[in-house]
Amino acid sequence: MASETGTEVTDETSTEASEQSLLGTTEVADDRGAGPVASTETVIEARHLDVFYDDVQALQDVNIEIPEKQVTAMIGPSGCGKSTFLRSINRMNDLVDAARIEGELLFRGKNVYDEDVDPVALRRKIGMVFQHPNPFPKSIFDNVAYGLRVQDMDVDEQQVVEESLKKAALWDEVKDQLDKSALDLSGGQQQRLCIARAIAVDPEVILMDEPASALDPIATSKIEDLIDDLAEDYTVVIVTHNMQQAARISDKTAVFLTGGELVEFDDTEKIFENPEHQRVEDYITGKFG
Ligand SMILES: Nc1ncnc2c1ncn2[C@@H]1O[C@H](COP(=O)(O)OP(=O)(O)OP(=O)(O)O)[C@@H](O)[C@H]1O
Repeated sequence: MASETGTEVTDETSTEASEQSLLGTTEVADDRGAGPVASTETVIEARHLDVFYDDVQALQDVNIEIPEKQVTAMIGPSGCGKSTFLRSINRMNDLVDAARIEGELLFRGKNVYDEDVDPVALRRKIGMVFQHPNPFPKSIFDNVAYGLRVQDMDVDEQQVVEESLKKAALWDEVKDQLDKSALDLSGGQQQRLCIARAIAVDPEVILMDEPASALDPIATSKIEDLIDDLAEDYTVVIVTHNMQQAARISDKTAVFLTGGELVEFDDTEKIFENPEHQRVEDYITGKFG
């Protein structure tokens, strides 16, 4: 618990608010823009997490503590369980019949798999951005306002839409065409719109599954800059195949290897410059994977 900066009151308040909102009972105060607080507070923690798809084990005994308001990258070869881990955090695996979870996945100390957790409320606090931009066939404005309406949030729509588009670095490009179809935007703009849509409902965590892999280099670079900015306000967890990208944008890196094992988790610089495990070094240096 951070104490030197006197942030413990804020942290406790937000912990309590998160738990209440996970239960779907209490609206959380709109504390958007509460100010940057550099923190090493753990937001998400996996304890002995196993995930199976029928008989196939996709994750094995994963233990990790993901810090607040930093970018944590998940890297590793294809099929090692990165996306499975990401989807475990906000219970997207609930939508897969074959998926089964053992162990614990805590969000601010509360196991998200407890029976009293409402997955819809959870996904409001832990938003997700996918590999391929998936705007709804609606206007730009309605895309960003969508979650506010579905969740019946008592906020000033105009203000939240503008703020979210600004945070997603898209406002200047679309402010004069908010009624235009989102489908007419470029791929990179669509992805930033999806980020704005995720931001609008005031999450604490944004999960990103290869958010730039379908984009050209210029659009990718804009998303990377944006991710860096987002970490001032949100905890970002990103799956990427691109090791250079992980090295560029993340503070922490988790390396999963075949069999769904989390082999090493540390500061990104340490992982890329001096990893503890030979298997990680071999992967980073391209000897396999
Ligand atoms: N819906 C599913 N049903 C059955 N098996 C699945 C399902 N999703 C993933 N798997 C299996 O779980 C393992 C982990 O997959 P996952 O997609 O999490 O890996 P990944 O590291 O994200 O891979 P990639 O980098 O290729 O996206 C793989 O063996 C995969 O085949």
